[in-house]
Amino acid sequence: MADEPARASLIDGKAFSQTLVERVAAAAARLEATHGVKPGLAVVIVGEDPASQIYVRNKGETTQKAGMRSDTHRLPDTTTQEELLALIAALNADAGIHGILVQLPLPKHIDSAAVLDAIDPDKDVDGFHVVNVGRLAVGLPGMIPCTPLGSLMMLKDQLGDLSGLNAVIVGRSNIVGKPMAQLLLGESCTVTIAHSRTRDLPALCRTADILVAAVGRPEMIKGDWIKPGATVIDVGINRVPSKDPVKAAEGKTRVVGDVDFAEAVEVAGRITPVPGGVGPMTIACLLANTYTAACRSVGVTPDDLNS
Ligand SMILES: Nc1nc2c(c(=O)[nH]1)N[C@@H](CN(C=O)c1ccc(C(=O)N[C@@H](CCC(=O)O)C(=O)O)cc1)CN2
Repeated sequence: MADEPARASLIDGKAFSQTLVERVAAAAARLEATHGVKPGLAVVIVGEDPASQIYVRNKGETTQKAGMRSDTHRLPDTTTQEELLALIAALNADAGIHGILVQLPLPKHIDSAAVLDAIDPDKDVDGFHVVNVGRLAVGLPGMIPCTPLGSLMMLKDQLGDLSGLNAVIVGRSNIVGKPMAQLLLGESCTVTIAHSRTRDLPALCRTADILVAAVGRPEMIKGDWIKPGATVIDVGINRVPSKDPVKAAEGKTRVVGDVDFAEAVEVAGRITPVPGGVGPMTIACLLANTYTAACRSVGVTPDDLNS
């Protein structure tokens, strides 16, 4: 019988995130026992976006499971920017709250940048405040955005030392693409950020030992864009119609990544699935950042959560 071509091994973000949440829970319990500080996370959601409602509920439940304080502020989509800024000012001043997250996207009438920059940078567990962006760029300790942080944790777990590897990131968002590039530069990778105007994107992707797809286009990256044996991190979460035409006609959807998984799995060495890859790590890293913020608020060095 002819040998079957090797298929990529799956990077199990669900299992990885569960282990990380357990480590955060244990570290948070130690912090409370030794310093009397229970890490507290406030999540603010404005409006009724159905996906955001689910993510926010999961954040609250996971925070509570980890033995940490969880406050969720649900505001109507008629909330004004001034009202939202007033809530953030109150949370900045609340000593029992160490992490503040404003769920994105915000309604169109609110200036997201102004809201994110109103959060105390030391409580900015999303790492989106311009001060934390700057800290990451110059290599100072700060808050690192959760999705890139989770992606880097999985990469280091899989590959160990990343230095000298070619990394291509498809997508240049402030939330994923740019911070991911900074993190991989910090690991001494050779980093290229690709975007909609990049010439011959498939050829560029084929140079990547590490390919990070964060472009928000369903299954855009095909199998023949991938270097055999490469590690593929798929950050995309796209809803497309169900494969079953009857269910599709009823409006049923399924979630796919930015990578054509069926093709990529035949070429890559390792790959994150969607769902069950990067997504669950985003919430686990949020808890890790909240724990870190709580430690820093009392001048304690956080425990290493990688072991
Ligand atoms: N303030 C923020 N807003 C948003 C962020 C963020 O990091 N900070 N990221 C996304 C949404 N998000 C967390 O907020 C998030 C998205 C997806 C998942 C996840 O676990 N996805 C599952 C699939 C879920 C599904 O079926 O829909 C998976 O990939 O397995 C967690 C968190 C935008 N907003």
